Amino acid sequence: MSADRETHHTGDIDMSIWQGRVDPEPDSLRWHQCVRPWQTNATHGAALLGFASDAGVKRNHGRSGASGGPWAIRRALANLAWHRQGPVYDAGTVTCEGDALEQAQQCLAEGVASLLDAGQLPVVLGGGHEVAYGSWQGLAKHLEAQCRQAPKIGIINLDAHFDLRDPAHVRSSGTPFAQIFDQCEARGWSFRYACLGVSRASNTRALFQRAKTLGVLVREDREVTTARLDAIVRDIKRFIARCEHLYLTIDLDALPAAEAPGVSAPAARGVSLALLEPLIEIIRDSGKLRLADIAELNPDYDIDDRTAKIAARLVHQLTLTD
Ligand SMILES: N=CN[C@@H](CCC(=O)O)C(=O)O
Ligand SMILES: [Mn+2]
Ligand SMILES: [Mn+2]
Repeated sequence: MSADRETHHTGDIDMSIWQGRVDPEPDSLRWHQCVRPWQTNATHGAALLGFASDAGVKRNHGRSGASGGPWAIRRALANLAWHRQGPVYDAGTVTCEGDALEQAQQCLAEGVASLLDAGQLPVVLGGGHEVAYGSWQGLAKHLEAQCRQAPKIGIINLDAHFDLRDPAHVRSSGTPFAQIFDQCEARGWSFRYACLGVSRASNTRALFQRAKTLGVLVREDREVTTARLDAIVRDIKRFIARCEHLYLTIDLDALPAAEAPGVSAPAARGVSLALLEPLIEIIRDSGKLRLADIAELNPDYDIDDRTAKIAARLVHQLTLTD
């Protein structure tokens, strides 16, 4: 993103959060020693962009606190060991003021589009899952400027919830993929959505029906097991083969409450990180991943930073390849 846009939308990039252990031995770097502030024309790498928003969760009657997510994830990332060759940048944070969610999502979209234009892999740190509507719009803006034909964007959401609620009632953390569907319809683009880890008990019949109508690839939490992992992997690879570009969005409430207590709606069952990681690696290594985000971390309800550590490990894992 240009310096002007960055200053306007994300404020100054605060690098003071990148602190941690310094080991005296050679080849012992950690993230806090390697992350650089984003600058226009920086060499290609991954760029972290925060989305400090509580507004979607509040509108969805959830417990607030997700706006602290971007900083909690950065703090947990800071001390992780550095194994990358390529650079990682901190591109600042878009802050949602009060209930001004639509403006914040627009700012996020501009930030994401600018990073994509600059050849970066944006990794957006939420924020409630309303982050997804801003993230996707950024990818759409970038691709619209690039492609003459309708881009085939696949959305892979790891989530206990569809987040396909009808936005005609209220636009919230429960509606982003229905809003994206509307955008796809308006543009004449296909809507390719996979939602993995869905809890039947936590989604109404209306939502299951909408998912069916929209042709969503659905795998419930109880289906994502070690015994069925090969079949799920096949399903995901088939989904990926039908797409040109992938957007991976991870709602931390896909994980069991014991692994991820710091969310608005903790999962009674959930899918373990041990099962999600191989799926994430397939998506990462597909050559089609353009954008990722991590949603719903609520540091106010976290225990011993468990959820923040999971979020940080996911960012680490997603960016491990170069
Ligand atoms: N981001 C989505 N959240 C869930 C919340 C469910 C709940 O609070 O129980 C949803 O809307 O379905
Ligand atoms: Mn969600
Ligand atoms: Mn969820």
